Amino acid sequence: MRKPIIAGNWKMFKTFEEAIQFVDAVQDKLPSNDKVDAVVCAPALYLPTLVQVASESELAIGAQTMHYENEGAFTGEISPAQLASVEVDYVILGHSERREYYNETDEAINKKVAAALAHNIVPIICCGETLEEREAGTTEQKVAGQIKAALARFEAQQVEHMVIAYEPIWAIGTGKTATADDANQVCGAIRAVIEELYNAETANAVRIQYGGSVKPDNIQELLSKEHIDGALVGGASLQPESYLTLLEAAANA
Ligand SMILES: O=C[C@H](O)COP(=O)(O)O
Repeated sequence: MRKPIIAGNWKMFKTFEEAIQFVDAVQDKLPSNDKVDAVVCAPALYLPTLVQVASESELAIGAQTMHYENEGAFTGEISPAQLASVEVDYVILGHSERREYYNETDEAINKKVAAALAHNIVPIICCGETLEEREAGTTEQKVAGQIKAALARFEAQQVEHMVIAYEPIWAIGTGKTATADDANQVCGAIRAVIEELYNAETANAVRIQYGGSVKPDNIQELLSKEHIDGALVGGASLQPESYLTLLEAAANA
């Protein structure tokens, strides 16, 4: 039985004050982390403060991206060593918005996964197809390629602790969700790729989230599916009430 994981991705939303208010509002109301892992991936600027504010609770704090080098002349970037130095637990890698607007390649994502692991930061590795790819029937081929590239050169024991997020690009922020069955089918295909690359034990251990217009009213159905172990949530993670509702649904799934 895999423990569900709900990760909020705040993207470029919230002022500093709003971010602290959010953590204050949710941290005493979280379901036990025996039942669900609760994560918020906040703007980098707020990470050290949020780690401190949440330090007495079971809320884990994550980053939304990072560089793969530990240091260097990379103006504006944040390194894995820097994230580790402020005790960040998770990092989202390969989000479709990073791939599209910042030219993040499969090769760079693979290096970033290695860098995250080297610093004991759990990578949340994103994959997903465009609407054109879905309509052309190449969804599974696309995500298989992304996952194989991201996981190249890792051992089974390392892969077991990673989190994969399947996010169909056409469902992000659009209000269109993949049906729970379609999402489950792709998450199952990702698990099959991991079994092919490693073994059944590793494939069964990896947690696979669905992302794309996840809301309090569709989370239960998504989580009832065999291969969906949680959600990577944008819009519905911005308000404490809806974030807590998602966590409760996962804790009771
Ligand atoms: O990382 C989160 C996803 O991009 C989903 O965003 P959304 O829940 O607003 O559709």
